[in-house]
Amino acid sequence: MVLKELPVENLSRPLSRNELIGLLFRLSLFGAVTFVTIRWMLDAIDPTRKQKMEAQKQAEKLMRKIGVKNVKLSEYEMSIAAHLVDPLSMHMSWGDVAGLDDVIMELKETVILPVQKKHLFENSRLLQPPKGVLLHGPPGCGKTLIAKATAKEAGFRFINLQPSTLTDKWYGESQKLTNAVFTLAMKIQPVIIFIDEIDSFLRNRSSSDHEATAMMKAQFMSLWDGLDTDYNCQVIIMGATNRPQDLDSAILRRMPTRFHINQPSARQREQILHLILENESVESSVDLKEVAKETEGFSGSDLREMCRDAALLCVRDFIHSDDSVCESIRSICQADLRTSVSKMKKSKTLGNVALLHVALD
Ligand SMILES: Nc1ncnc2c1ncn2[C@@H]1O[C@H](COP(=O)(O)OP(=O)(O)OP(=O)(O)O)[C@@H](O)[C@H]1O
Repeated sequence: MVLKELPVENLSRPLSRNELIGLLFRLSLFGAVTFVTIRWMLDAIDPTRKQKMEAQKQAEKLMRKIGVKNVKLSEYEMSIAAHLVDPLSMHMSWGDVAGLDDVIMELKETVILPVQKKHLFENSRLLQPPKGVLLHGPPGCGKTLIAKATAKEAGFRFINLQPSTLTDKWYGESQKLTNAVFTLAMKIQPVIIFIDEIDSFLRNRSSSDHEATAMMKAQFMSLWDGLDTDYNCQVIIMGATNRPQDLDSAILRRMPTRFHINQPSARQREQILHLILENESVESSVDLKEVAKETEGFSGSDLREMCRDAALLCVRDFIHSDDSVCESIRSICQADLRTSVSKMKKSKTLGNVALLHVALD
């Protein structure tokens, strides 16, 4: 296009300054138009290109943060690596889990110790850390918290794998991504692959399963078995579910270490309340035993929300108070906690009624 505009007899003579600038300008314009056109065509051919590039950038950033260098990842491994949890955001430890001492003790014995003191366990196949751990129990009772604390305490990396990452894909893509979960894990081990609501992904196989889903489940299980044959591999799949009964029995077999994280008892609720309010300004007269008694059926997550609400009551008082009288936010008192408990009980009852209506509709 540029050459056409220059007469042939003029090609032998040197270009004037203005002609050179004009030529460079046209060349740049041509380059820019070509670049935009190619990008537009690529976007039209592959609508997920932008998403993939974002995932790649995110994955590269996270890989640097977790200290993995000089490891080449495929496009699919990059997509999975985007689900790595930034170790700096995982500041939890066993100290952040209250009322679950038995679970913590068993996790220390079965998972953490064999990893940290590998040399002591080298000669026993029986005492190798399990390749599958299942945490089951009602929502908000600390399953995710325990999984993250285990990774942090054992010095494992942590992939928070959303089942939709594998399932909401084109035919063929799911299989490649499933494979990438395991190849990436091997490259960045030691690692815990955490799958929340694992039942939504690996539920009981049925004849109504789509062919692609059935194939992906079979592939997942066979790759999982591969972990068991590699003696030195430090990859653990940790699944969490509220519905263990919906899990495929073949999956349950692959998760021999299971923990039931139940609704906390009164004693456990008291321990959780102590932990939540540990660094808050609380009146010394507050009786957490009483609050624990009043919160039957509350999960750890409910207790946290209830305490946050009680702390907000103090802030509200401060906002509505006369500035000259009140210079700081007052401490949380028993009445605040009582008010928040009854408010939460009401909202829980309303939530249950709404759920019942949804079920009946
Ligand atoms: N035992 C506990 N000790 C301390 N905090 C807890 C405990 N259980 C729950 N919590 C609090 O509740 C929050 C939610 O817990 P978490 O997400 O681990 O529950 P979950 O069982 O994974 O729930 P879901 O099934 O809905 O995913 C935690 O971040 C923590 O603040």
